[in-house]
Formats: sequence, C-alpha cells, structure tokens
Amino acid sequence: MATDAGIPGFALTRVAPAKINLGLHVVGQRADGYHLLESLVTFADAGDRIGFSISAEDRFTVSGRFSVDLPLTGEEAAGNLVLKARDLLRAYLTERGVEAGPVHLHLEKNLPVASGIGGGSADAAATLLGLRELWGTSVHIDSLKKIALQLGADVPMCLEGRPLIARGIGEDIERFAEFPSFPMLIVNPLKAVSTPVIFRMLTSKTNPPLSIPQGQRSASDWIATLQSLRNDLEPPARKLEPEIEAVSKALMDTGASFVRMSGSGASCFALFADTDSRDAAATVLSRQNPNWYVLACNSVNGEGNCDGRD
Ligand SMILES: C[C@@](CO)(OP(=O)(O)O)[C@H](O)COP(=O)(O)OP(=O)(O)OC[C@H]1O[C@@H](n2ccc(N)nc2=O)[C@H](O)[C@@H]1O
Ligand SMILES: Nc1ncnc2c1ncn2[C@@H]1O[C@H](COP(=O)(O)OP(=O)(O)O)[C@@H](O)[C@H]1O
Repeated sequence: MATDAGIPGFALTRVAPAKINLGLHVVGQRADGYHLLESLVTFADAGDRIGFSISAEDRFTVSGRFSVDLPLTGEEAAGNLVLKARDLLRAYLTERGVEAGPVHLHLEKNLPVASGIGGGSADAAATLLGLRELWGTSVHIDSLKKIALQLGADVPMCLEGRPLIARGIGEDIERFAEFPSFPMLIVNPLKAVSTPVIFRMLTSKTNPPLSIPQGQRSASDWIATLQSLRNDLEPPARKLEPEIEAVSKALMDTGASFVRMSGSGASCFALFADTDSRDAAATVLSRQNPNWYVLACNSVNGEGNCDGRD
C-alpha cells in the first residue's frame, strides 16, 4: 500500500497493513511439520510503515511504539524480516545482472510484535514491493511470491493486502473480492504469543475445511457466515495466554457484531455496524484497559484500498 503522507525524508513510503484471519481452519500437516490451513483473510487499512531511499551505504533505522521490541544489534538484528527481504531480493536481482544498490530502509513499527496480525510478514512483503519500485525493476509478481514464501508462510498473502482465501501453508491464494469493508477494532493485551508453540499445542490437525456459502449480500449475511467459521488456533492460544479470554469478552461487551482471535493470537478483532460504535468501543476499552493495544481501523475492500500491487 503506497501512502500519500510519506515518512519525511524518504523517496517512497509503503504501509505494511495488519493481517486478520477472519477464519482459520487447520486441515492437515505436511511431512516437514508445517500445517495445512484454510483461512479467510483480510487486512486493516493501517499498520507499520516503511520508508525507502537510495543511499551511499545500506542503512536500517526504526521508530514507532513497538520498535523497542525489535533487536537492533548483533546477529538478531539481521533476522529482521525487512533486512531478510532486502537481501533475498537483492541476491535474486544480482544473480540476473540487475543492479540493486545500497538503500536506507526505515521501519516505523506501529504493530505489536508476535501478535497474530502478521506485522513482520507485512513488513517483509512491503519491503519487497517497495524495493522493486525503488530499484526500478520489473520482477514479476510470481517471482516475488516465491521469494516471499522463503521469508514466511504468511508473506505471500501480505503481498496481496486484500481479502483472500489462503490454502496450503498459506501460499495457495485465491482473491476474495466479495468480502466487504467493515469498521474494525484490533485489541492485543501486549502479551507476545509464539506461533510455533501454538501450532505444537494443537490436539487435532485434521479439522473440517472452510465452507463459505454463495450469495451473501448484506453485512449481516457476512456476519452469519463468519460465525460459522472457526479459528482452530484459538483454543490452544487461550490455554497459553489466559488474557485472550478477557480481551474477547471485553470486545463482546461493546456490542460488536463479531469477535474472534486472529492467527496464533493474542490479538482479537471485532467488526462493527458503523464507525461511531467502533470509536465509542475504542474509547471505552482504552479507558478500562490502559495497558492494552487498541487500534480503530477499517478492514480493506476487495481492491485492497491500495495501489501499486499487481
Ligand atoms: C498462524 C498464522 C496464520 O496466518 O499467522 P500468525 O499468527 O503468525 O500471524 C501463519 O500461519 C503463520 O505464518 P508465519 O508467521 O509467516 O509462519 P512462519 O514464519 O513461516 O513459521 C513459523 C512457525 O510456525 C509454524 N507454522 C507456520 C505456518 C504453518 N502453515 N504451519 C506451521 O506449522 C511452524 O512451526 C513454523 O516454524
Ligand atoms: N519487522 C519485524 N516485525 C515484527 N517481528 C519481526 C520482524 N522481523 C522479525 N521479526 C520476528 O518475527 C516474529 C513474528 O513476528 P510477527 O510478524 O510480529 O508475528 P505475528 O505474525 O504473530 O503477528 C517475532 O518473534 C519477531 O522476533
């Protein structure tokens, strides 16, 4: 998602939007241990931001509320998905004789880390898209998707940034433009939850697949469909992090139309009938739970509300 109000001093800025698993069914497991999923996914119209500029030497800087949670020195710093994405795309281009010179990347880390809304994956995807533009190359989106999958199972879907159904381990993507935009709240108790730990806690790995009936028209039709889906990672996540129960209940108590946990948690999201009820709920929740992360946003429409994507 390119943004008009860019990070000052950077040639280009991209938003790395929060990912929301509206439903997440675990339907199997590959021989290498990765789980097979069927997930209805959408994205928020808000997230991290990444600034891009050509530079005399490679630089990486950070800002934002959650930048303190990212290691910035030593070997761990090189594990940042922004840098891994830069290095993989550069290696791909260099092998093909395309110049991919030094860049200054700035990550504005607005999303909580390890929170089930794919912030790191979104950062990686936004880096691939931003650098492709900054370096002026025409890497095909299919090649970008292959690079993305090397960075994480969620990264290919983050290249899309619009409603979709993901299968496989997340890489088999079908756009789902019918899913409408909703006023949305994302709430996290600021307790990091490890994705591999949650997958390991699953007791059943062959659950019923995703089933989305045809012909939903109204918002209430969609809510009824979402109610029929599950997040199979929610029971183990609630066991590991009991505060998810409190977040979910607090969101329900606001009168939201729909509440569920995203990904491996601990973030929960709520969909609302209108922006006024969303904003009122955000005010109440922030006052009652000053230690929680509360983001009032909208889910994107079928176009992804963005430009610059293939
Ligand atoms: C659960 C989901 C749902 O969208 O989201 P998050 O909770 O991370 O946001 C994703 O599948 C997370 O994708 P991502 O975070 O990119 O996963 P990766 O880095 O590739 O994998 C981290 C670890 O999670 C486990 N893993 C991940 C994906 C998958 N389909 N099966 C798995 O078993 C593996 O143990 C793997 O080592
Ligand atoms: N740019 C980044 N933002 C967030 N986490 C990152 C980043 N780069 C690497 N990581 C690592 O990736 C892991 C998953 O982070 P994240 O994408 O925020 O999780 P989730 O998908 O559960 O929201 C974290 O443990 C973190 O150390």
